[in-house]
Amino acid sequence: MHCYPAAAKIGLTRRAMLRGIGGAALTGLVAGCAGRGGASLAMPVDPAATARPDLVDLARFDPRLRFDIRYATPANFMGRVLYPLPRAVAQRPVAEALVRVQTHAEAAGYGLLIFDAYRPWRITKMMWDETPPDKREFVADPASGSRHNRGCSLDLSLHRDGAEVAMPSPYDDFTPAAYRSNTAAPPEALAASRMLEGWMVAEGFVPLANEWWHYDWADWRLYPIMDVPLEDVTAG
Ligand SMILES: C[C@@H](N)C(=O)N[C@H](C)C(=O)O
Ligand SMILES: [Zn+2]
Repeated sequence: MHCYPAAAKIGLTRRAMLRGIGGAALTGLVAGCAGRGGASLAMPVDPAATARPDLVDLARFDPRLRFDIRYATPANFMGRVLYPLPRAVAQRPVAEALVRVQTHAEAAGYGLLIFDAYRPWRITKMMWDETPPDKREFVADPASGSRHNRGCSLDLSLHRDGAEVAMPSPYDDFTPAAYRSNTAAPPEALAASRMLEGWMVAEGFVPLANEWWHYDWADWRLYPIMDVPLEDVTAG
């Protein structure tokens, strides 16, 4: 579903981003969009989120990072393209911390492989709507929003000389194999996951228990939930 009102694409989204009120300003647009398809749900606005969004383009921010933006391809759990371009953006402090993690990884002979960063709220809603109830522990509820919507979550793995490192499960494997408590995976995969976790935690990220690939920036509550389409994000 693409439901990006033309009038909102440039003016409102950019103005909203500059003012740091992406969530509140876009609520009506999202509600109208959702209303065309199925159940209408307005994007939540978090009054406690007072920080001004400052999204940066991760590829430009640190050219050492590698990307495999699965949601810009059909090779994802939804089975279709969700993003119109393979772009990863995140709040500046998140990106700064990620650079430090990349440096830790490099010192050990690895590099970071980014699967996803900022995710517009409407994509979270699509994921929730199309995920069976018994698998919804693996997707955020759009009623409260995802930390990805705040530009504060990262889905990532490791690579070694460009080759993806084996982890306890594939990315977005919605089974208990993805849990950090999974000890049945091969020892090398568990060690790789733990190694990444150690570097991420050291630089201010909080691991999600159910998904070895997902990390939240500790200060995610400061940033508003946003629904700016990826192609419209004004990033430094
Ligand atoms: C869908 C998966 N990659 C993910 O990011 N899940 C968390 C819980 C989220 O949707 O925020
Ligand atoms: Zn995630």
